[in-house]
Amino acid sequence: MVELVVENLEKRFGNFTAVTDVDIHVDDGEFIFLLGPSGCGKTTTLRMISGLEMPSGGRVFIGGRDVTYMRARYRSVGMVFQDYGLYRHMTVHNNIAYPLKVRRMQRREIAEKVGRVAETLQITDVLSRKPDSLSAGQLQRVAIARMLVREADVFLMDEPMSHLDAQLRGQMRAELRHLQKSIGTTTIFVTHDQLEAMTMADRIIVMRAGRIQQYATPLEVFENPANEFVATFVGEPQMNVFDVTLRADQGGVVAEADGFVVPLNAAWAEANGLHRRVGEIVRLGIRPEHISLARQGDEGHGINAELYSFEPTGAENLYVLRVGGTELTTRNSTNDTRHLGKVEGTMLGMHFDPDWIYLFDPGDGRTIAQAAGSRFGGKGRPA
Ligand SMILES: Nc1ncnc2c1ncn2[C@@H]1O[C@H](COP(=O)(O)OP(=O)(O)OP(=O)(O)O)[C@@H](O)[C@H]1O
Repeated sequence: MVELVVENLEKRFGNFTAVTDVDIHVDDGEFIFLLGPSGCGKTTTLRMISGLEMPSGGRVFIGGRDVTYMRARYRSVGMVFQDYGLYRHMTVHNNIAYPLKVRRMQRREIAEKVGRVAETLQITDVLSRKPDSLSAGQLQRVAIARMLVREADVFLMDEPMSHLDAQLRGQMRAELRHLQKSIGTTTIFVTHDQLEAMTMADRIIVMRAGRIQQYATPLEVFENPANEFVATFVGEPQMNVFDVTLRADQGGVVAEADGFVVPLNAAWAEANGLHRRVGEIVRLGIRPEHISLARQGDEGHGINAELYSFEPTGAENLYVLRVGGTELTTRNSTNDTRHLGKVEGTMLGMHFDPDWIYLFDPGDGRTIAQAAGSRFGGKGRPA
């Protein structure tokens, strides 16, 4: 059993606090993603776990052992870096074998282990070549092979797919996830790519400005975001969020935006105490896939918007629309929108799915009301 526990971790560079209040508990065999924008402290956190960086405060435990101030080479940790860190003058075989040679392993045993990981990663045919002659995809596989060969307690991976093209990334996502699950080694993977985290992670740690915003499964992060930052960072295209004023209307509550009114589900408004917030300005969030489109004037699509740009992506169409001072993106199946105008300036009718409306605090961004349709504690009956 190799659990990884990080308690109250902090890193200051001079006056600047890069990481603070970071608590992480990774179960044995879990595949955890550290996700966040550039500069939010992902790499610094990973380096403190690996022992390459000493923390300014807090503790790191690997398999129950306090390793906070132990140097990297004494921790049982395998790493892959963004730039792979391969030795250019060595063959692929010797690059992979290097961590074993350092540990003075027998030559025969080394050859056997290198052969085995090379087979797993399908790089047997390039073992005698030097890194300069390999493709980006092959280089990445060599770096992963070198991490695997150590049979460490914990694997740490820092943006290992950033040099791959979109097609290879897609393929490697599935392969890496499969490999991690079959080997079963506790792994932390750093990325700023939300799709990578959503598709591969058991759980995701979303970071911003050195702090953890949420630590939960991909589905929970997606359906029950802790705040507006998480809500808009995860999901593509990102969630629409705009200011509304809550108003009383015929015994219920509606959200009044610039130039249009969004009806709210009565049971949901009640369960979230929205009647007590009447008159307040809050942030309303709705994902592009939860706004349906129709011809202007069609029943149930009472919010009129002007088409600003149309982006076909094959099976789905993205519409960017303007209503009042608000710009909204919708994502609809090509089939459902076949009959609609696609020329800029066309007027269309919109419907907001009342089960998938979120409200956020305009001050600190925290979620005031999760969507009624969420499987993770959205309050109020779905409409
Ligand atoms: N040695 C250092 N000295 C001073 N500041 C540093 C040092 N290392 C990192 N930082 C700062 O700490 C912050 C966090 O950096 P870090 O590399 O951890 O972010 P990141 O989330 O991994 O970003 P990226 O995705 O761009 O790699 C940044 O503002 C960075 O400039």
